[in-house]
Amino acid sequence: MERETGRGQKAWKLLTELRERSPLIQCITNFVSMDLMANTLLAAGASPAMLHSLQEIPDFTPHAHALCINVGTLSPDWLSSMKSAASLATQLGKPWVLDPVAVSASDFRMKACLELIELKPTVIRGNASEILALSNASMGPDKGVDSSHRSVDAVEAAKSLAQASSAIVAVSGAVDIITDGQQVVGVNNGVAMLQQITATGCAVTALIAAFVAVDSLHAFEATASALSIFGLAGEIGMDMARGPASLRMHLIDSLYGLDQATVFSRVNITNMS
Ligand SMILES: Nc1ncnc2c1ncn2[C@@H]1O[C@H](COP(=O)(O)OP(=O)(O)O)[C@@H](O)[C@H]1O
Ligand SMILES: Cc1ncsc1CCOP(=O)(O)O
Ligand SMILES: [Mg+2]
Repeated sequence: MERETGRGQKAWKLLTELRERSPLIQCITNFVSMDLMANTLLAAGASPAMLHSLQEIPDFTPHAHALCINVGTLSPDWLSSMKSAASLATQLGKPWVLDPVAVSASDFRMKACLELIELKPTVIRGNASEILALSNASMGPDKGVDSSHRSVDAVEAAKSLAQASSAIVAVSGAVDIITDGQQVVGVNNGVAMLQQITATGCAVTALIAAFVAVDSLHAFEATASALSIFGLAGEIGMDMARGPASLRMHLIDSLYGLDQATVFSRVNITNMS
């Protein structure tokens, strides 16, 4: 399928706006991901804030430009905070993004994700196993955070989840799939070693929140752009890396240093619908 050159221009425009506007992104996320997520957002030009106390949400969430909710290390009190922040964001017309980490791990987690989806996320980003499970509201065989499915095998599940939830749905993998329930695009950027670094999925979900913060009216394009930019940073980082630990460092440096010529020539998004 043919790479669409206009997508690189759009991704660059959004990255430039992100760097100029530095949106404040509230992240209610798991303990594993906090560091990589905050550093990813900073490298891209956004301003991260990991605030999750229920008592702080009424004061703080109205000031955030977007919200990222991630159920990776879920507990009942955190779920109350997530629901409170998500419903406030929706009420205030602010975009928010859900990462249903390991949704099949337990009934508690599945129910929590389904309840969060009722609160109208702008985008849902998961790996293929998570999106397949969530789409059927059924517990899959995968109990952990990693996927055992290919993203291309979750296209129909993603479309039906998008139609049922009215959210943009993104499935990460070798090809990242993005759909609004009708149109589907594939992002061909990235390197397989990103899977060997914990919380890269969480980090790219937060980056989606930052991109959607600067163009909430075009969440589909913003989501595809964020996934492509993150994957591209991984590709460039991989040229200097010797394994997952050094890729983690070079990923952040590459995201920080991305320039127009590289984005224009290497963003690789194709139409799949
Ligand atoms: N085989 C692959 N080739 C290239 N990039 C990949 C591959 N698998 C995952 N990625 C990238 O790694 C990042 C994390 O995705 P993924 O591993 O699917 O999420 P999660 O950590 O939530 O399971 C995404 O940017 C995705 O595009
Ligand atoms: C290992 C782990 N355990 C609970 S959350 C988490 C991080 C998962 O991150 P990602 O989904 O980005 O791989
Ligand atoms: Mg994940």
